[in-house]
Amino acid sequence: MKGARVLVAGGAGYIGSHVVKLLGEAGCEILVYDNLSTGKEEAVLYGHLVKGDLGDRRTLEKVFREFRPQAVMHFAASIVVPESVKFPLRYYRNNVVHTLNLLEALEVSGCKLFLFSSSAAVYGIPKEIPVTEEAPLAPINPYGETKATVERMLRDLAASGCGFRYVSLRYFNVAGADPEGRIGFNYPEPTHLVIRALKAAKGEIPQLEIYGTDYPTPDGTCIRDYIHVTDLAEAHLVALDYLLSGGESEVFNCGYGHGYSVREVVRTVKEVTGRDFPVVEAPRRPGDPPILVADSRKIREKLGWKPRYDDLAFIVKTGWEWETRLSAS
Ligand SMILES: O=c1ccn([C@@H]2O[C@H](COP(=O)(O)OP(=O)(O)O[C@H]3O[C@H](CO)[C@H](O)[C@H](O)[C@H]3O)[C@@H](O)[C@H]2O)c(=O)[nH]1
Repeated sequence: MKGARVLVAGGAGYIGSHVVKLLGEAGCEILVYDNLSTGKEEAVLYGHLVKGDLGDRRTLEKVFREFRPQAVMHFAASIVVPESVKFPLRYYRNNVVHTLNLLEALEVSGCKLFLFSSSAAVYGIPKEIPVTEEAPLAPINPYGETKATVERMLRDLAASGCGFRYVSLRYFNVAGADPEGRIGFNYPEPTHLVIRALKAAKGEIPQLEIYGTDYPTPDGTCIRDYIHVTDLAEAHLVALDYLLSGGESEVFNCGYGHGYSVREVVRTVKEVTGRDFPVVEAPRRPGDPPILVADSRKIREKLGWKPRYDDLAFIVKTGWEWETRLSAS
């Protein structure tokens, strides 16, 4: 992998920047293409950053011509489920149309390898938990629909005989921050549970709402499979290695294989931070499936992925360290 030329769309964002860090440490040549709408320039620890939008096809094609990537990783997307319910067209434009632009630029350039950030949201409400990659694509919100649509585009492009190969990684609930403390998350208005709970612990928001306490789960709150962002980043490196060594197109779940309820996450955040904060029971949020837990045997067996931080308390601890650093800087 050393010396591989990788174009990273959305590499200044939360997950992209953690992948860029590992790619840089592995000796890859990196070009980050990011419009900095949510990403941060200072999060790009390696490579060269080009500020650009995936809607700007001219700049995109120029970047491909000049950098000549061997592989493209695509992290640039809108990711908030309730927002996608409210503004579906925005999600189709940003997540589908912009991915189409990126794939067309890739095609013109002759680059054949693509890593896609997909989501557990493509499964909707799975019939079986843990969910395997064989489960049907049946999203229940526009965000999941956009990810499923791109997966179908990728499947069709790979089947067209043009030599294109891809890996689609279906992320479960990504949380935590770089254990070395160099990068983390930085959302002006975070919506994700772990970050909001940390903000509540810090006193930056007055309380944490639990969205729905009447789900068919043991404590009535939704269950998710929380994965540390560095383990997820490592999954991208093994997937890149796989594609560079000639691997066929594949789809992999990225989660640990066990879930925690919203109440369990809240309890862990209180324990790890040593701070109490008000928690309020609120109505269900639109678009939330009750339980999402990965069957992650495929990525472990086929790509040899070995997660290192499968521990909710550690995930929360790294997030808390980052959060407290953010306010100190
Ligand atoms: O303040 C909050 C925030 C969230 N939740 C609940 O916590 C659970 C997790 O919600 P998040 O917003 O943290 O994450 P999501 O499960 O909605 O979605 C995330 O995980 C998905 C796959 O599981 C996708 O990858 C998606 O990009 C990513 O946003 C949900 O039941 C949600 O209702 C609360 O109760 N209070």
